[in-house]
Amino acid sequence: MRLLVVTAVAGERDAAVRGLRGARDVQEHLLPGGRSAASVQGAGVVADVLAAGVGPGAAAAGTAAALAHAPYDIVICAGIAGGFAPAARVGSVVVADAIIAADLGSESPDGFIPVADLGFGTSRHLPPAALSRAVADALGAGYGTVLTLSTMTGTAGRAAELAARHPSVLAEAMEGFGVAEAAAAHRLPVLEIRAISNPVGPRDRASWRIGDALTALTDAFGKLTPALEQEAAP
Ligand SMILES: O=C(O)c1cccc(C(=O)CC[C@H]2O[C@@H](n3cnc4c(=O)[nH]cnc43)[C@H](O)[C@@H]2O)c1
Repeated sequence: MRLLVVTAVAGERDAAVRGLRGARDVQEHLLPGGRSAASVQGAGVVADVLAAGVGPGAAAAGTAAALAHAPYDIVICAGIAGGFAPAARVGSVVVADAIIAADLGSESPDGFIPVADLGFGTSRHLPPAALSRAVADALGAGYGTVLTLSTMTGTAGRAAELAARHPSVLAEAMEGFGVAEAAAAHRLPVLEIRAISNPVGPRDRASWRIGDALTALTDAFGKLTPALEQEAAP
């Protein structure tokens, strides 16, 4: 099984690699466009773990370049995220049952209009239900909607608006929808796994617990390949 894991920044990539490593070998290499990735190999799994940059555009471009370069079985967006209280606490892990571009559309006097309602494309990708649920269970993770936003939420009002529009929301981050668009173009399944570094709400960067979230991400990736192998077994 060959996995493509797409993170935003090197710290997230390295946290995922630490979890995947186990007894496996790790080699650094360059993917097309000069982006650096670590490749973890062993026990029937090859995982290329890429730091593609922050935001849905960089994530889509990095994912598409990697998918054009090698065959993969599954694409996984991973990293840290903001968590919606009380469902997703700092230090916990969530797995997406839906990946939604929450700011792709139009404002209107009556509220936000999703891009699909404007007649263009989609703002939602669905990971395979049985697989994403099994991975969430194996990781001891929350299971619900993960939003993708180009602008990080920074006020209580915006957090409340998003939660009202997406009742099953657990987390927001900035790359999942871009990764999912590229995966869909290659007809590949996508998962999103996020470790919560901060609550979604009034911006307070000093309170982010990035170290705790990266440790949780490493723990999650330590449990990931056994869960995928079990699901893939006949
Ligand atoms: O400074 C560091 O050491 C460091 C290490 C790992 C990651 C970072 C980031 O800043 C990653 C940015 C990344 O995080 C996601 N994120 C995290 N919290 C939120 C949020 O509340 N709303 C939206 N996105 C969030 C996002 O996907 C960014 O790409 C720093």
